[in-house]
Amino acid sequence: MDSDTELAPAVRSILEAARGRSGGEGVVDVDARSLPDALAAAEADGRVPVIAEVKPTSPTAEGTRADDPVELAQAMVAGGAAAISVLTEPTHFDGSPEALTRVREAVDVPVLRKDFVLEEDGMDVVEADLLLLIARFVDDLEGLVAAARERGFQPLVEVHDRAELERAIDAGAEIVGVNNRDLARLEVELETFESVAPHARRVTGLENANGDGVSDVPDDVTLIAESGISSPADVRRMREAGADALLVGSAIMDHGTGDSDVTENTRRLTRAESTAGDST
Ligand SMILES: O=C(O)c1ccccc1NCC(=O)[C@H](O)[C@H](O)COP(=O)(O)O
Repeated sequence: MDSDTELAPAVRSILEAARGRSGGEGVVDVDARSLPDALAAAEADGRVPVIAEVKPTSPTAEGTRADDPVELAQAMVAGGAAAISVLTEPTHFDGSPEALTRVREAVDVPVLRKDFVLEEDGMDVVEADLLLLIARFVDDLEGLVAAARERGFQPLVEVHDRAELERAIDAGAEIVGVNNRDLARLEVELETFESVAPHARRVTGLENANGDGVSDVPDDVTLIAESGISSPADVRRMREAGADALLVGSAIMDHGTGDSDVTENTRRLTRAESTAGDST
């Protein structure tokens, strides 16, 4: 794990807050909805698989949306979202575990818990179908991946570079998110996914620039492009780079306006491959 001093002040503050929060009482036991099945269902239906994020605010957001999380999630599903991500971090994202529970009761797609889980007891706060583990912030990644699976969660391991990707694969991750947002500088570059994704694929068609396609990568890694995806053109760009699914928060929540149509915001991304003439 990086030393905190290399991180943006907002991220240091997020981690400090995470370390100060207590874990849950008892050990959760989840009967999870399958993310790969939900992504396949979206593909079969002609929709780009999008994991739409209920993200009331964030350190880089232009404002806050205080809409009811259930209404937001239902609007996202109506726009074709294959799955929902819910920020449960309370102090920097205005999220809560209660919001996730309500969303999961209200929709029938898989729900990701998006938070900064650093230790095993941080998993026992709330039931979700998927649990985010950020490789950069976790020392015993293999132990946490196993602990998440023991509880029934599908772990989504987030990486930002090739070294973290290799750690994720070594830890047994089957669902990997490549975050285009650098959590040290909070800058977003879609090139990140394009440079990391080829190393997650065994197939020669997506071999990396050096021709050294990784041979010990499992065939069935589900690869998700995260952050900074704001237009249909961005969607197509990430899909061409090998994304099985996209995780999108800000462009759907549209914090700046505070009241734009979340269903429409989702739909323009889930339909990006059937509106290929749209360059925006
Ligand atoms: O979004 C932030 O400002 C942020 C700041 C510090 C740590 C994490 C942050 N975001 C977490 C995420 O990974 C995103 O919410 C998610 O990938 C969606 O990104 P976007 O579509 O760019 O909102």
